[in-house]
Amino acid sequence: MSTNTINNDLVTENGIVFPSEVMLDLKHLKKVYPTPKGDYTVLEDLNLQIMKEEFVTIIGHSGCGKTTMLSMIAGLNEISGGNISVLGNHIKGPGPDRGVIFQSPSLMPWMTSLQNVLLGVNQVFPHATKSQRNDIAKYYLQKVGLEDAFNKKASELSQGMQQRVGIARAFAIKPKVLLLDEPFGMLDSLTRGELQDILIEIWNKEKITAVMITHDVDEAIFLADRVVMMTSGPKAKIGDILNINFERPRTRKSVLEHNDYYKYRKHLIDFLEH
Ligand SMILES: Nc1ncnc2c1ncn2[C@@H]1O[C@H](COP(=O)(O)OP(=O)(O)OP(=O)(O)O)[C@@H](O)[C@H]1O
Repeated sequence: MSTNTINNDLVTENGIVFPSEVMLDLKHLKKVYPTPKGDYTVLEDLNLQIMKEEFVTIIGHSGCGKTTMLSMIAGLNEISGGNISVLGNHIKGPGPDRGVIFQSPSLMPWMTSLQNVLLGVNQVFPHATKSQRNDIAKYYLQKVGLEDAFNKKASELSQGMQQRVGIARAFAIKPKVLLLDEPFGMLDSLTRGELQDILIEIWNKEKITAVMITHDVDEAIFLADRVVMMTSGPKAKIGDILNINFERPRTRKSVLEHNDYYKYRKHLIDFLEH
């Protein structure tokens, strides 16, 4: 599972090349929450670099601080120490360079799918014409398989369909980094599989950097170029990183039949059990 560096590019065992550019840089990151019993240090001296176009999944025990880290990257949670930069620029709050998909898509229930996606598009592309903005929103809704549901109210959509709108909404603002916090956690396994395929298909096409929290070891392996393991809190940091050297595009069958699959799985489960 070694990697080499050629001209500063990261080359995995299978010859997959990542551009040398660091998209996301977390340096000595620290988070302290004040609590009635005193300060609680969730993260301390957490260091992580994520390269442009990489898909990274994050696993770790419940409560270790995964959401805290992701929400800090999103600019939605104050940084207590250290810093986070996107393409070398320190983040100071939320911005259109980072799109977020939460476990629950929190759509405006009275608005249609199209109107929900347009909310973000209108903010990020204020100078585009109305028809251009509509085209962008419709393009991504089609990509997630909702071409027949543009005008359906969010409240009339199933949970899986609502999450499809959430995915379309996040991609439609054309972020540099996509942050996903257990986006499929509430879905049944069939819908989950369908949405993983949709996510990876759009990600493959758009080539954006993705960071996704999951509790599902198989999902973590199937989607990722690297699986990042966080230690248990308090004072959690990065405990280990596993390179997933499967070629892309991947199918579930090809991944399951790969010789390395059970080796990867064992590595992650051993980490979580110790
Ligand atoms: N606003 C807050 N104030 C105080 N403590 C908090 C706050 N938010 C989170 N915590 C605590 O920080 C720790 C990390 O929480 P966080 O939600 O980041 O963990 P997580 O790894 O994402 O958990 P899970 O896997 O269960 O979603 C937990 O102990 C949590 O109780």
